[in-house]
Amino acid sequence: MEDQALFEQHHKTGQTFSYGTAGFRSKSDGLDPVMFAVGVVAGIRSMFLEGSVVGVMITASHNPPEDNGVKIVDPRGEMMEQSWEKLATQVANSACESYEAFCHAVSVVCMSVGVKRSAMKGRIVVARDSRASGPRLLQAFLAGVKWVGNVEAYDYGTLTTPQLHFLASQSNIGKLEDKTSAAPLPRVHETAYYDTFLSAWTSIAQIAGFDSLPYPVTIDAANGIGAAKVREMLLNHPFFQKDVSLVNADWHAAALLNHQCGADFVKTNQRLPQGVEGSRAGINCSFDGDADRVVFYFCDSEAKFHLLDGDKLATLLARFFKTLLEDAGVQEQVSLGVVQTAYANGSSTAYIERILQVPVSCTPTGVKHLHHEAVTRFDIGIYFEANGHGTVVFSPQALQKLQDKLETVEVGPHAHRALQLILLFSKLINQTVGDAITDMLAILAVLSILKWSPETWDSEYTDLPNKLVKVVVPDRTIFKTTNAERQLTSPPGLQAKIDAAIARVLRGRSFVRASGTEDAVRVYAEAATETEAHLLAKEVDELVRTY
Ligand SMILES: CC(=O)N[C@H]1[C@@H](OP(=O)(O)O)O[C@H](CO)[C@@H](O)[C@@H]1O
Ligand SMILES: [Mg+2]
Repeated sequence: MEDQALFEQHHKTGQTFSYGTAGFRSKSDGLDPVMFAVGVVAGIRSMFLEGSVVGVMITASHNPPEDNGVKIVDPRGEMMEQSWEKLATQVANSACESYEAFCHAVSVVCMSVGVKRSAMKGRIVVARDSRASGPRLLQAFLAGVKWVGNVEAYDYGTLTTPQLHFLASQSNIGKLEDKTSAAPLPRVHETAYYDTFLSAWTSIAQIAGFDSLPYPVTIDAANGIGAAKVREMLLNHPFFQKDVSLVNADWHAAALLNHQCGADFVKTNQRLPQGVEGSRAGINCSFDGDADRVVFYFCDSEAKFHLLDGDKLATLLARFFKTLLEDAGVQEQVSLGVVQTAYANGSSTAYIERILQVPVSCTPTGVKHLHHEAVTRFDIGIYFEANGHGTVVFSPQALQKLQDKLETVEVGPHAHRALQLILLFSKLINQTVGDAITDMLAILAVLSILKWSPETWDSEYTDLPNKLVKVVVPDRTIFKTTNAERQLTSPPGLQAKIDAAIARVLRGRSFVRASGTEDAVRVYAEAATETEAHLLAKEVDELVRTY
């Protein structure tokens, strides 16, 4: 009965949920039972993994302040294995129904994965972003953890999403192989995050011979938790103190989160966020609300805004690593590739394939797809969504090869430096997930090493004019895609009409897919001129509406 009382405290009915692109997400009001259910599922997942530490992040990223959400992170810091998403969905929806339905769903899940709750132990680390609903939802989550029994949870308080991914993975070091379920939950301190990445930065600066940033950097932190963490990590650090300014840093003002600022605002509106002046010299960047995305931008001498989005980040890193691999003489042994989605600008894909001669792979939207492809296809896999969410992953085998070469083979100073730099960049980049802070540091290090201005970076290729629109339809589930979301298989006949519209404009490309995070269908169009891109978007938008 005590267990049921715990459940009832957080029970609400009336909504159904689905574990989507980024976990569960909705208006925060109805999320309490979902949080309770996630406490239970994360506990069972950890038991299933013989006590490895599982992470849980309470956030709704770039969404408005009244939203919230939650996602489960696996022991190596990656998104929860996809086959568990439907289990999480079942338990969450049963928790919105009744206690009986909930207990039944939990037993079914335990049975199907072979977990005996009374005989096993689980370990969880949890964190939340700066949203006002966070503390309440955390309580619902912790009640769920308590309900499972035998699960130890450590609450980090507020973190950025990538900090939680990183700290979860660090909690498992040495444990993934040696799972003694009697061991207590290791408490990796938040400072491990700062120390790891700052120490890589310092070593890179030493080897590359720079002792300050190339130019002033303004960070728009979207009034999110990233502001608090940048302040802690960088603003008192001698290297950054002088040249880094932080704006939209009011993370206590929950209502201002992502409001007229942040990575999503800048990418969608293609203009400066509130609080950033175009006239300021140097470079600017914007994080999203949980600091797992970053985009850069600057204004030229004619005050024209230039966006350096996820595609530009990927291309800069691809060019940089390609040169380092050649300098190190390992381009034959270590494969390099870029992973994008259909939203990547066509010019960026052409630049990577034709100019850089680096292979490109395209996956469906959602970081889990890109991450998986980057890890499985390449030794150094660079992946970014156009909106700025991405990272670089390095295979342990390739890193070992580089380390061996560095230690055992006589190489010239140029190759020696290149080997050292690749190894150090693998430590400067948070490989568990896209991370606004460490991606920003990696980009600033590359710009310093190349001695590139923002203009030089931007001039590598010119984006094709493009347009992204959201179409609200009665039922988005009828829109089914194939070929990494680039073509529709349903509703029948629509793709042929889209193809005909594309054929009417120069360098046209357009596709339609149902959003995984919003109740809408997205239409993307690009073409040789702005007029044609807008025309194509409008035509396809109208086609979607008629279906
Ligand atoms: C076009 C676009 O930007 N889509 C975003 C958005 O997904 P949708 O499935 O398109 O709603 O949110 C995802 C989660 O944050 C992010 O991974 C993705 O890139
Ligand atoms: Mg985010």
